[in-house]
Amino acid sequence: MAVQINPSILSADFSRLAEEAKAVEGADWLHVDVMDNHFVPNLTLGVPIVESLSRATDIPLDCHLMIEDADRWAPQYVEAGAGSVTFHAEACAAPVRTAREIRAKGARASMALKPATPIEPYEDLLPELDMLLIMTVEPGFGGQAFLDIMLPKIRRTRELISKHGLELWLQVDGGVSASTIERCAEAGADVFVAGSAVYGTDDPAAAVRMLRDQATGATTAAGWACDH
Ligand SMILES: O=C(CO)[C@@H](O)[C@H](O)COP(=O)(O)O
Ligand SMILES: [Fe+2]
Repeated sequence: MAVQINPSILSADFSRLAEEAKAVEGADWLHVDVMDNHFVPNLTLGVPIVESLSRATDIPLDCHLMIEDADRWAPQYVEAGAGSVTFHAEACAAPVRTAREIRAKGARASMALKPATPIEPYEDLLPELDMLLIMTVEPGFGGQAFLDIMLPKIRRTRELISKHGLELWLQVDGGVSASTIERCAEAGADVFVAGSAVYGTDDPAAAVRMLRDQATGATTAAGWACDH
């Protein structure tokens, strides 16, 4: 399968979420940023809105939990209809148990790393996950500038995935746009979250197609196969 483009509804109009989901038809997943004003200094939405959104769109929901006490909350987002649930390593006391619980309830389990959190301590945990998210901005807000100092971490993570022969997807989130997506793809990312670069344009569906073309081209040129 090809690279995946996941528009982030953080940059959409929250009063028209169902329509905003329709505006990105063709996207692989809809990225839903859940923030609790504790783990990050911003507050967005929670379980009831995820439940409503999952009924309003056929695009599967990729829930990115930027919340404390992720162990307790993550399974509730699966029950609310998320197809993929990402908890932060920094907010999770029992990542193996939580990942297993997410999978047991039928969703994909994913773990996110803030920019200052290294991947190396989590190497042995990777087989428990379906996706790893490398933040390329400090979590909390859309529209921030891409941190290109994260590129070596993306590269090292791709090497670990290859070394262990894992099927793990590698997602990047934050500042992903037409001017940064190729560098992410070349470094080894295969799932791309884009908020302002999609919803900040007049034609969000066309933006998704353009980002997909760019990422596919860079992945092919880099010579590593995206095999999911
Ligand atoms: O998780 C986050 C921010 O914390 C992201 O998902 C943003 O919503 C991405 O927005 P852009 O940087 O693409 O505008
Ligand atoms: Fe996100």
